[in-house]
Amino acid sequence: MSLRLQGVGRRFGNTQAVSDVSLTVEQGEMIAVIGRSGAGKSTLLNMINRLIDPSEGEIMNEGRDIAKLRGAELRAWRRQTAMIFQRFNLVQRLDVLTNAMTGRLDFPPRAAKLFGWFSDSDRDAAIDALAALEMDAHALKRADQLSGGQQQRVAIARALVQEPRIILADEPVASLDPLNAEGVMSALRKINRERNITVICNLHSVPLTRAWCDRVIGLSQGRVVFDGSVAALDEEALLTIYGSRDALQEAA
Ligand SMILES: Nc1ncnc2c1ncn2[C@@H]1O[C@H](COP(=O)(O)OP(=O)(O)OP(=O)(O)O)[C@@H](O)[C@H]1O
Repeated sequence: MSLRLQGVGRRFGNTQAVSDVSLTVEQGEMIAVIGRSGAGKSTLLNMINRLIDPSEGEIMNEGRDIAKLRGAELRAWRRQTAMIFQRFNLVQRLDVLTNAMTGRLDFPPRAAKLFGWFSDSDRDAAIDALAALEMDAHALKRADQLSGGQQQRVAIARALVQEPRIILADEPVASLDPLNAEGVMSALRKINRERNITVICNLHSVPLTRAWCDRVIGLSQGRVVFDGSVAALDEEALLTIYGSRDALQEAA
């Protein structure tokens, strides 16, 4: 499933958060989106999932403009483009298995799920996803008993049970210590490779970008100022993206 962004922009009042972004993403890519705070990284990811609508431009998927999707088609798109957030967004008082199964809320029969009734296949899918993230042994623990790294792996399992084609991860390791950050990036890389799921990941760290991603999109003031392989991400490219050595230092 390829994605093609053409002239995509988003304004908030007088702020042009994202400006004239054109790029193509092929199925199975592992991409880091980097740039200073406020560069437009979250806005870009949120537009792909349709949490935010573009002010201009097109986001095309297999010949369809995703800005025009409504109702069931929009729900299907959101299911296929799972999001992962910095703060994990688990329901703390629920157990790990139930948290993972909530990735299934939009699968039929939907009405039953409003009462918390999940099917055996939902449960199986959640257990398989937790096993893939090495979290199945914790299935019956409450989310609030887990470390941050473990919670993020449950959030990835919840994303996986949606059976997504794309995972959009908005600073997934920004709240984690270095060891847990490596663990979460490694988990994302594994599902990218083994399941051919596209991963687009906003990152604040250049070393993690280099270690785990293939392609880098550098944003500055809402514009794409770099789009290339991690191998091409040299000092000059980094200065273009971050604007100054001080800003670059924070991401080093
Ligand atoms: N809902 C909103 N209302 C008003 N302005 C917004 C909104 N969302 C984002 N912005 C502005 O758009 C710009 C881009 O924000 P965005 O959150 O996309 O950047 P970012 O690169 O993800 O930043 P960070 O790394 O700090 O998360 C910023 O100037 C921000 O203040």
